[in-house]
Amino acid sequence: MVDGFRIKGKTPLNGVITVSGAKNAALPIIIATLVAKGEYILRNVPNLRDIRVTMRLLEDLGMETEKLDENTYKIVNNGFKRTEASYEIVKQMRASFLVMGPMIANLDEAVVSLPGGCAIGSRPVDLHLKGFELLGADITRVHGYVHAKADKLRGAEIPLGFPSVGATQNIMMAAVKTPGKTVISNAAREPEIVDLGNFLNKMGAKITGLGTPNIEIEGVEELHAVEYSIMPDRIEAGTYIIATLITEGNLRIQNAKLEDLGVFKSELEAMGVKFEKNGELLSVIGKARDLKPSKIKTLPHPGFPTDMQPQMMLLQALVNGGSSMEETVFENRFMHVPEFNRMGADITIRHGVAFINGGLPLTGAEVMSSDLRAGAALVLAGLAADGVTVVNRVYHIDRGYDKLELKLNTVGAQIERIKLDI
Ligand SMILES: CC(=O)N[C@H]1[C@@H](OP(=O)(O)OP(=O)(O)OC[C@H]2O[C@@H](n3ccc(=O)[nH]c3=O)[C@H](O)[C@@H]2O)O[C@H](CO)[C@@H](O)[C@@H]1O
Ligand SMILES: C=C(OP(=O)(O)O)C(=O)O
Repeated sequence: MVDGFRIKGKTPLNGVITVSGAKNAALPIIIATLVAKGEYILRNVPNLRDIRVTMRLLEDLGMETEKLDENTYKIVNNGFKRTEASYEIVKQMRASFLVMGPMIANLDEAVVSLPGGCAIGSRPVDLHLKGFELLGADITRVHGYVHAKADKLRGAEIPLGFPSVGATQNIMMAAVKTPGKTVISNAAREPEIVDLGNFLNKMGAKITGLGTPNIEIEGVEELHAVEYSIMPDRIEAGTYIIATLITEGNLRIQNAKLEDLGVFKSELEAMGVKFEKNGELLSVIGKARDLKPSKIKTLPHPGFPTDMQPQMMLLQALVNGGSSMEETVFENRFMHVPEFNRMGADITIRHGVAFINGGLPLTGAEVMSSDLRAGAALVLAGLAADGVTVVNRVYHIDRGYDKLELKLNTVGAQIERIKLDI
């Protein structure tokens, strides 16, 4: 049996909904506590399955972790007790592979399981490994594991063929203690990269160029433990923005940082949405049926975020007229499309582009969540649909949304967590 959601659609959403700390900043930052010994305090950590897996991974490597309150953790790094991150843990969460950077920064030899792919794509780690090799690590792959000999690292020029978020983070963590200067060109520019860089700089690292395609790292001998508060989750904020537009609701969103919403916000403005910020609260003004259709393409930051693609496509399905959505970051991130169509949408996929004949009413159905954001988009579809929707396999959603159903129920949704056959 697995958890599912039963959603009664078309209930009005009204009131204040609060955004938690960002999963995609919290995961690398928690892993970055492996870079230097000491006692860390991390605040605004979201309550997620991925965070619990990461804490188990750290403990397995010899760290002590303690949850001090709902969103605060203490992590004590007294040095690695193991030099191998096993498949048992890495298979549960791809971001686990980020331990390789801190491991080669501290250990002469490290072994980390290769992560698998997932529903959205094959997700290789060749760019991470190429970066480590350019830093001087000797990399071999044996029986599904990467073995790194890293006793003679030195700063290097590392051009990335694609601005991979994970490769940029992994290489940054490997390079902060590496003697000499490392320059990552064509680096990822996501706000979560900047948050990780700010954390490492607070620890004593010398990183410049964060948020630009050229990140420069001057290696330092010692770093120290710090207290840090994780940035708010821009994807969670974006998910609530779509929730209010498709339910014709009146949500006020707390802790949404407008500057992090970038192209997602400007695409919505082009469709006719208006934003108002009153102190800490963001109001979103617009109704799906009054908006204009759009043509969107996902790209690395500062382009349209792939992690908002399924939610945005749902909005496009509810806006009158023909829209399109091209996915260029992951090869297979359209698993939500047949599920939207089961609920009454009319979307066809041709050569990586989804063509959306928007404006058809949605009706509740039994649907399957295939990954985190597809799952969130199906919950939103359930809120906008007539009748009852049942979303199966919500463990994908629990990976990355902190109490999604409880937060939405507080503002008027009717979502019940139920047990379902897999
Ligand atoms: C925990 C976390 O922060 N996850 C985010 C991170 O994932 P992640 O760090 O895995 O994403 P990447 O930016 O690395 O991947 C983007 C694309 O590059 C490819 N690639 C990546 C590395 C590599 O060595 N070789 C290679 O070919 C991937 O297969 C994918 O097609 O950024 C993605 C892109 O914004 C987001 O969707 C994820 O939510
Ligand atoms: C794809 C995502 O995460 P991950 O990289 O952890 O799979 C996501 O957050 O949408």
